[in-house]
Amino acid sequence: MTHHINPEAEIAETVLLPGDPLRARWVAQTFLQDAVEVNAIRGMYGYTGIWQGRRVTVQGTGMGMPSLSIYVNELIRMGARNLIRIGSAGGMQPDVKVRDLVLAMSACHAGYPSATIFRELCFAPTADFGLLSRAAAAAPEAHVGQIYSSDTFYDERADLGEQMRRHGVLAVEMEAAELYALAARHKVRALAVCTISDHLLTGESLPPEERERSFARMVEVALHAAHA
Ligand SMILES: O=P(O)(O)O[C@H]1O[C@H](CO)[C@@H](O)[C@H]1O
Ligand SMILES: O=c1cc[nH]c(=O)[nH]1
Repeated sequence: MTHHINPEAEIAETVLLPGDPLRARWVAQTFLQDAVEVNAIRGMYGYTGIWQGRRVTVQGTGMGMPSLSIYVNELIRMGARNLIRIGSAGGMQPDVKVRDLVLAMSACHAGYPSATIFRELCFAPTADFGLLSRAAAAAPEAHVGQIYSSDTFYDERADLGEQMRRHGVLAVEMEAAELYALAARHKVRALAVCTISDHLLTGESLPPEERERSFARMVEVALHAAHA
């Protein structure tokens, strides 16, 4: 039984996961043929359609790891096997610029839902190597490395940000670490592909009219990574 995704929904093996349900709708309208709305519970839209002859689902996850955990648990029960987050992120290094693409090889965190299982173990949430290497081949311009999955958008720990910068963390978002831990636990594949929408050092932000164009590249990369 799934409580947050329509149990009748046909879920493809490959699922794209934006935080924003309206981005799920835009992806379905822009990239998928014959897309059918498979979920609207709580306004968290999901669609299944065809991309280059292959079935693909795109499902919103909401913001933050507790919300993503609900949708990813249910999607895996319903047959999802390649789960690729397509999210916005904040740049944390001077050379990671607004509009850049980041492929998250790993995701550190200061607490996430899976911590209740791991207890004292500092599990290292890591992307699927096959998805990551195919995404890197499809996007040679992308930065590849570690990101930070935060539970706090309005973070007040400047010292923590400074330590992460020193250690090369590329960007901050709010979902990847839990996605990777769930994928490991359920023996499925996961990757987070992010577009830098804001910059923590410069305060720069992607203008709203440019968001769709910039996000299109990350969707193409995610689709190629799943199907190459
Ligand atoms: O653009 P999405 O995928 O929602 O991702 C980022 O944007 C939200 C915060 O504004 C968080 O969900 C964060 O991870
Ligand atoms: O700064 C940002 C931008 C996008 N998403 C985040 O979580 N933080």
